[in-house]
Amino acid sequence: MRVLVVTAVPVERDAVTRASGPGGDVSVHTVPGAEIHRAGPYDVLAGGAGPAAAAASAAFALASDRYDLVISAGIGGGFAGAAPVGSLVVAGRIGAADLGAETPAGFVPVTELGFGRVWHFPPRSLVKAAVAATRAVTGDVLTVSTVTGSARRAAALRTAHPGAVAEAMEGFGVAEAAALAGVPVLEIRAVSNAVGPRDRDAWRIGEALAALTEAFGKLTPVLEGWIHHDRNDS
Ligand SMILES: O=C(O)c1cccc(C(=O)CC[C@H]2O[C@@H](n3cnc4c(=O)[nH]cnc43)[C@H](O)[C@@H]2O)c1
Repeated sequence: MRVLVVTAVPVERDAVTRASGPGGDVSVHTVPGAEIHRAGPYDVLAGGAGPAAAAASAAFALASDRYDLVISAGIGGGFAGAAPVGSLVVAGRIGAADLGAETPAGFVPVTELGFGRVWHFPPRSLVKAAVAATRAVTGDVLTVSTVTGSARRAAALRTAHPGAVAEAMEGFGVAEAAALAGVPVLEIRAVSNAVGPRDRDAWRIGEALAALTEAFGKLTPVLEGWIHHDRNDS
């Protein structure tokens, strides 16, 4: 099995490759547009922050090799009451939070304007297996271009997307590239901060990165099983 994991930054990439264990070999391969760190079944790429960088780097990597699955992974913000700091989230749906138009009647997603898409759907059987293995929270994970920094914006996002449990900045971009390549997608976020008023001192990035490493360690056999036995059940 080969799994492409796309993170935003190198510390997230290294948190994933560490899942192979302290003695686990990591080899570095350069392909056009991407530096890939290979550890066990994972080809991990720090593709940059935001949906555009994530989509571009994922597309380059997907064009360079054959993959069974693509995962957007990293830290993220959790919505109050749904995903506390320190928890892990597996996306049931991956959504573009603000891809649409502002109208006198409020925000209208591009799909209601007659084009594009705003949701990607990871395979349900894979989400179920990943949640069971990691004891993660599941729900909608929103992709935003601006980290939410106020209670008002957090409430507006929750109103527009009642199923949202977390936000991050890359999932939708990775999912667009995966869809074009015809490869299933998953998004996994370790919650480093609450979505809401900006309080940088309260971010728990180290703990979230440790949770990401632990999660990938638990996921390896689950992904193997899904790819080899269950992928046609979703
Ligand atoms: O404000 C800062 O000082 C600061 C320092 C380090 C990183 C940041 C980020 O904004 C990182 C964004 C990065 O991490 C993901 N992420 C984490 N929490 C959130 C969030 O609440 N909302 C959106 N994205 C988040 C995201 O995927 C980026 O890759 C800030």
